[in-house]
Amino acid sequence: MAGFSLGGGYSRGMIIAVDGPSGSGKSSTARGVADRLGLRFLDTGATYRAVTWSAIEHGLDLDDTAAVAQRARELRLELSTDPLNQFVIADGTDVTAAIREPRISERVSKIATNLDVRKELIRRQREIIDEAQPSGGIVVEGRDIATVVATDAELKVLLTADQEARLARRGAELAVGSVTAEQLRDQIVRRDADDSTVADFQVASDGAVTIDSTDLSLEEVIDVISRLAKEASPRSHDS
Ligand SMILES: Nc1ncnc2c1ncn2[C@@H]1O[C@H](COP(=O)(O)OP(=O)(O)O)[C@@H](O)[C@H]1O
Ligand SMILES: Nc1ccn([C@H]2C[C@H](O)[C@@H](COP(=O)(O)OP(=O)(O)O)O2)c(=O)n1
Repeated sequence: MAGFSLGGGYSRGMIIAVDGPSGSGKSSTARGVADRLGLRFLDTGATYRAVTWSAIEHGLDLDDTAAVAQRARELRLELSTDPLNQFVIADGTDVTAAIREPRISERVSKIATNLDVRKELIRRQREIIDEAQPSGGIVVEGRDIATVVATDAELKVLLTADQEARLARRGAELAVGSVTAEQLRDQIVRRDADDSTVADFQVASDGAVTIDSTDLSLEEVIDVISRLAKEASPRSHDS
């Protein structure tokens, strides 16, 4: 989906925001939509996970909010925005797999509820969104994209699914035996409760479309969002 010029040389593509709770299908859906529409992709959760990894690597007390925020500001972070080739490099180390480990998932909410860390990461997320505009735009997934990070997104989606479906999906995704049932429930139920103290992803924001994926396949969700995106695209209003 080509961008369009607003005059003055600024090229504005399109921003699609996909927010929702853990296991609702945000990442896989957003990647699929980005691939289908030729847009870039940003997994903002990976930025919080990368800071968590770095803070642990540096032996920081995660409750020392000032020290963790300083780490976030100093972290050299490289995120792929290619939906088909995702990687995360933190201070020169490829942490793409490491940031998905249970030891990170269990602690990331502590980082994500550090408001100074949020301020720094939202600044970086917005830079990435701006850099993607000349190439046509970007699909951004997380918890606060429509409400905070990119309030001017042309399409805002709140992607939900019932708790049992989210538990089942996350469970099926993780290697057998890699997490206990308690760890899985912690990753979904406890983390949602923690995350919702700093981001409102339980109720659709103004202008957002709510999609309940409980009984939809991944492809069906990608189809729906892709169609909505084409209708919302700035170019769809060209005369
Ligand atoms: N609509 C769906 N139906 C069934 N499985 C899905 C659906 N959407 C995503 N999944 C699968 O559920 C798991 C979690 O999806 P993910 O995109 O990581 O969710 P989130 O980013 O919201 O935590 C993945 O294995 C993904 O392939
Ligand atoms: N924009 C965002 C993205 C993620 N977070 C929080 C929510 C989670 O606890 C962590 C990790 O997010 P991530 O999307 O990787 O988690 P799930 O894949 O949804 O389980 O960061 C946030 O507060 N704001």
